[in-house]
Amino acid sequence: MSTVRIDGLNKMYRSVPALTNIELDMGTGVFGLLGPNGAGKTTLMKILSTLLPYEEGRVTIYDLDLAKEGDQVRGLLGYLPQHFHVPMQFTGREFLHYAGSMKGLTNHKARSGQVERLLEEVNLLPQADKKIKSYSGGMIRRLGIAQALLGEPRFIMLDEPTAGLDPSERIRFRNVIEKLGDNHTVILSTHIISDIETSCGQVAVLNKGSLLYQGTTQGLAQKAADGVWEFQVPYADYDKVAKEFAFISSRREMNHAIFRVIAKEPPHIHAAAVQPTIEDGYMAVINGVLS
Ligand SMILES: Nc1ncnc2c1ncn2[C@@H]1O[C@H](COP(=O)(O)OP(=O)(O)OP(=O)(O)O)[C@@H](O)[C@H]1O
Repeated sequence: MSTVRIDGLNKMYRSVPALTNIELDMGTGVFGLLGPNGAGKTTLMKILSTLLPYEEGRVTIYDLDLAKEGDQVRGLLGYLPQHFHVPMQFTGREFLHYAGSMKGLTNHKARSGQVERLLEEVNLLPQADKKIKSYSGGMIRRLGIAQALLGEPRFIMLDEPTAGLDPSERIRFRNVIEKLGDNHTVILSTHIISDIETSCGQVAVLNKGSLLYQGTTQGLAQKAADGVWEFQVPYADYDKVAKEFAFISSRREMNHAIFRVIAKEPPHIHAAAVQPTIEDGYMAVINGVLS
């Protein structure tokens, strides 16, 4: 069932288009938003969070019209911005009480119930009374998720939530996000393909303000089907070959370098076709090499 629908959305910054004719349809679950820098991901999230006006298009969130019913829409939203600033002198628990009051949770008992439940959900109960300035980057992000979930929103947007996290923090964070997808609509914007791979059922790819793909992660991988090749050359030739081919990755094995290339035809006499990954599909869609 569709929970968030976007039809013909256009956004300009002065005369520069930032989003062009976006059509998107989301349901419950974690929805990945992928795209390089400047693709328009933050702009889209800011529009959906009612922070930014748009020129054209229709957006409905749980049957509410974003343009006409912004106040009600705000009651359904939880947002973790890309740059999440917290008062470092607060403890985690104090901050969540403060953020809850700002969201209109004025009844102390009801707010406390939510704060304690969320601290547990994001695994911060043991550190709840420590000052935020002693938290790691991962803990601050998890606190950010907790604040986004105050007020029991149904639609949650997380803008680059795993940027700068170490691998173990990233795994912890993903577990929290995956659980959320069971009964919320979650948009997760990222450059990190492995976040999408593990957490998202559906994905959209934006580039230069245009939507290039919407569908499953497997479908995205298939966008590079029959177009991913690997070949090996002596390691001594690495620099020469690297200059010649627009490769998507390379690795060293003993005295050889193995190059991975997306192309319609075999790019090298020793090239062998390999199974596409989500990253290959993403690169094929962004660079348009196979279309
Ligand atoms: N306030 C603004 N005024 C003018 N142009 C802007 C403004 N905010 C963003 N842009 C431009 O709009 C385009 C989309 O930017 P946006 O921040 O939405 O991309 P993004 O996909 O979130 O990128 P990143 O991954 O780097 O955060 C970019 O070309 C950007 O330079």
